[in-house]
Amino acid sequence: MSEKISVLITEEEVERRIKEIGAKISRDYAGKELHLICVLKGGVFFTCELAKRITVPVSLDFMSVSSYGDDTKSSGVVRIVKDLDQPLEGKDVMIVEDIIDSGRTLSYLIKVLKGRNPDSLRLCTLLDKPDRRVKEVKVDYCCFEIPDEFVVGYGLDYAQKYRNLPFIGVVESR
Ligand SMILES: O=P(O)(O)OC[C@H]1O[C@H](OP(=O)(O)OP(=O)(O)O)[C@H](O)[C@@H]1O
Ligand code: HPA
Ligand SMILES: [Mg+2]
Repeated sequence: MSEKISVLITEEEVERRIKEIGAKISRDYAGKELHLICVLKGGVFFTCELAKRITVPVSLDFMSVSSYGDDTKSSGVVRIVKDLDQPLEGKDVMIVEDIIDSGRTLSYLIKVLKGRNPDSLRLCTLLDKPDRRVKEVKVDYCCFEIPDEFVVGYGLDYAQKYRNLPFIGVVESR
């Protein structure tokens, strides 16, 4: 069956909010450097846009953790598919994610990365779906809280499709 996608958050709203969050992060980290961890694949579009809006010196690393596969439900088992290239010791680190849903991915990732002794570790997410939380996660920066709908676009996929949509949409029929 083909999917119908309706717009939940427009491209303009997403861009405006990323600018705001980028400005807030720049103020909060004034005088410091920030090491961004992009969580692949979903976090890639948000990380690029956010990084451009941060005015303190930024370095980037990438990690791939997967729990959904091609399904719309988490398998509950989080797997590291690609690890970071660089150590975190002595760095101010920010994890950048597209969405916190059940919280399983991020609670796992935070535990793993804390064990690598960064100076600080915070979390920035484009979307937060608090109604679906199974594992508690402290979200430091969030662009939008959304209702319990399966969303796509801006990095988020449905069976690997729609990551490239420039807005956040809801999959209506699947
Ligand atoms: O809070 P949770 O219920 O754990 O869900 C959130 C995670 O699930 C998705 O990733 P996915 O595992 O689908 O991999 P992807 O980023 O490569 O699409 C999304 O990008 C988050 O990383
Ligand atoms: O709503 C969602 N959409 C796409 N991927 C996801 N991974 C967790 N929740 C979602
Ligand atoms: Mg996904």
